[in-house]
Amino acid sequence: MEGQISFVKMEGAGNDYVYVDCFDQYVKNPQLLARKVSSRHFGVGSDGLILLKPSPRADCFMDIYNSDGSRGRTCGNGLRCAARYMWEKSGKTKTDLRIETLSGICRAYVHPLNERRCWVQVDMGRGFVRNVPVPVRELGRFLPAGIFVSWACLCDIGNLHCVVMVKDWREVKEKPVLEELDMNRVGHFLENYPDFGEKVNVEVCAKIRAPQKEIYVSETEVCAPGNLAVRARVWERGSKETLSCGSGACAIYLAASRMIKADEALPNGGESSCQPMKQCCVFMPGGRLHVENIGGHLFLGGYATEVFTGKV
Ligand SMILES: N[C@@H](CCC[C@H](N)C(=O)O)C(=O)O
Repeated sequence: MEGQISFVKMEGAGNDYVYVDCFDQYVKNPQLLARKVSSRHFGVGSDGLILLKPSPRADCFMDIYNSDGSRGRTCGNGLRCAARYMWEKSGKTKTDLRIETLSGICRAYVHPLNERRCWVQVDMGRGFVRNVPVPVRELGRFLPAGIFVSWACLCDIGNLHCVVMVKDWREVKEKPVLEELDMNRVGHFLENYPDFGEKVNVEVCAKIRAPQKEIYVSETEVCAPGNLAVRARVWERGSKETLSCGSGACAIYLAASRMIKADEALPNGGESSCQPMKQCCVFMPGGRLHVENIGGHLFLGGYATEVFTGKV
């Protein structure tokens, strides 16, 4: 269909995309190619397609298509992998990059750790919480007995996310609250909820005990006591359930810092301070993501890895 197009498949916390360098290649029909390459059985297998194009204002323009062919406005994990790709393309010299998306220009910082591993941090901007009610009562119909919604809200991180914090009222320790969820039903319902005005991404999360001591997120990042640690499952607009979502992790941080009182996130009920939490460690099925608030901006960190290259 498209002739021979070279691609590289990359993943960030298991959120995998097929990347096409469009500095010297042209993709005529990205919607169709996205559907074709994303197929897990008949294609390369991915959560979508990302085209890296020249930009007059930045090191590149990242154009993202979900696995159903719909276009996304931004993508946290995609930005991190795009930064890693552009760093390699620069002969591993440029570690501080500017990447343009439909939601604006983001700064990304590549920290090479060894031959294979890179930790990449991207400034996802401020984000904001939208004042639109989430249909919590109706959502309850899709939750297993005994699990209820603590709070839910809609966040804009350059793309829209509905973040739902759930709790098990039986308070049974180590109970797999999230594994019991029918993400298909919850995801479909919230993604297409008409009052949101457009399709949204969905994160369902559950708090894990606040870290008593530092959690080592990576060789370079820790989640310090007094901050939030959550587990989350993700349903992406246009791609169904994925193993992680970077903008989703930022949405969780933003929603949680609005909805949870600072001392609740602290160990032992929080005796030591009323500081707003600065970081959040999000454990998703594909890996860990780290969100840090630096001067009001959400910095998303995580590994970015090349999986393989090929031609389609
Ligand atoms: N996986 C992404 C988000 C991808 C786009 C999203 N599905 C949308 O259409 O808004 C991330 O890591 O942020």
